[in-house]
Amino acid sequence: MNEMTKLSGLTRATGISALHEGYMPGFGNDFETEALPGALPEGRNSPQKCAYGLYGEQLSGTAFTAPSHQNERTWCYRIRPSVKHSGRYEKIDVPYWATAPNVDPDVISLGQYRWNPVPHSDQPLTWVTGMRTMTTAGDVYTQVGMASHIYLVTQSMQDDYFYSADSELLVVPQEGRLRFATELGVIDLEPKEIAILPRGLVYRVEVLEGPARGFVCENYGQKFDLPGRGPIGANGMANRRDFKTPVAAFEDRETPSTVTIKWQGQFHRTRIGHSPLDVVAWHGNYAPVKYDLRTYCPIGAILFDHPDPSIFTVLTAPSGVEGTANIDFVLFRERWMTMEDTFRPPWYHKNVMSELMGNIYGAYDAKPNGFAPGAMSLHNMMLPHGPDNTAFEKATHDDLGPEKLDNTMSFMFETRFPQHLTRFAAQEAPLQDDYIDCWDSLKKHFDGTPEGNWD
Ligand SMILES: O=C(O)Cc1cc(O)ccc1O
Ligand SMILES: [Fe+2]
Repeated sequence: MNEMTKLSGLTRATGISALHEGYMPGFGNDFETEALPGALPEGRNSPQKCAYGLYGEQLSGTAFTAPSHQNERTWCYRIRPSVKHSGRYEKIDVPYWATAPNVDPDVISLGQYRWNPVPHSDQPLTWVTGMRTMTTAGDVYTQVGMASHIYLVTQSMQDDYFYSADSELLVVPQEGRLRFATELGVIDLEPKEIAILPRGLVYRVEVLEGPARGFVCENYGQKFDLPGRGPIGANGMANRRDFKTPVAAFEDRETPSTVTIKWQGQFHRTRIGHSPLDVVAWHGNYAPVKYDLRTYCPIGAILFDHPDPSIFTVLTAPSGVEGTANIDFVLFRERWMTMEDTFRPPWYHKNVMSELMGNIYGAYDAKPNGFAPGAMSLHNMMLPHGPDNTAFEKATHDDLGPEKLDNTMSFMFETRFPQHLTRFAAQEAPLQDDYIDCWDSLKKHFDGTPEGNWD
């Protein structure tokens, strides 16, 4: 039997298991959860009258006719149908949250770029006003591509709610702690964890510990999924049981409130008289989820050579072209390096995909200097990059015993689409003008002899 608890105004069921308090384990599972006993209809979706006088409502995350292994939807049993949480919309400006296509003729996106951590300002900023778009790619109108953002949040949303009709959001905190009070339950999030907020899900973001800064990948396309493991088999990388979806939680609160909707790159606000977080029970497989990056089990080379970074894919959002992702979310975390006679850091390369990286903590092996926690870099489509001079020197002269890469957690949003810098990224954010100088001192070692000149 569930117990009831009150958490930031939300009533939720607890006691499912001490191990997963407040959350249910699994990725893409068909979950069922109720904050009041008997609120969920059994064996059917639409009884003539729902228990407790609730309304039944379906939230569709894929087309009704999507193949069954991809089909996602959730049935909600709520105090009011969502249409009562909506009304006449007024357009509002959210100037720092940009959406593709967003090609600024005054901005040059072709290049290798790196930014220091974007500093907090004195201004109180919420999840919506504190979102700073760095790059956009693809096209929201045709539901392809993505945007990368930095969030700087110091203020909780009060009687104020948000949802994105354009996208699902992958949230990667770097500093501070946030609470996502959503229609389907509560997710608390801190650095070393990530969360996925599905398209269309209404939520409010509270600051548990501020200031909060982190990275967001806004996915306009098909949803993030776990990559196939191929010959790796049934285990390793991200394991399904380590993903956690919140149990049902609801508010029965009548108070003047606002709901902001991101729709086709524009923001609209409506005023309502109650909290829209009124889902008492739900079942389905379209739901928010969080994941602890420390449970990611990296698999790599154990004799020689540096594998492609796809070996570290946590989540992949398909593009429709097999093997070519709209977005891969890739994690470079602590691991052992044991490869013999190998240049161990990332090789020098040009990539048809574009690579947006961020540092969560520690140092990244290819860039021991200048890429601090909170920093971001962009190596755009077909633009050459690789280890800086310090990393090259170390890697070519080190004794190659087993070495633990410790205190390191960086990630990459890799997309098949070129990324365009926003005006904010090009002109306001702390761009490192001298970034490309990090390759300046790479020497010529060729002297015509097979040994080369390593002096
Ligand atoms: O450029 C980078 O640092 C990211 C990266 C890491 C790696 O191990 C291999 C290829 C790659 O693009
Ligand atoms: Fe790269």
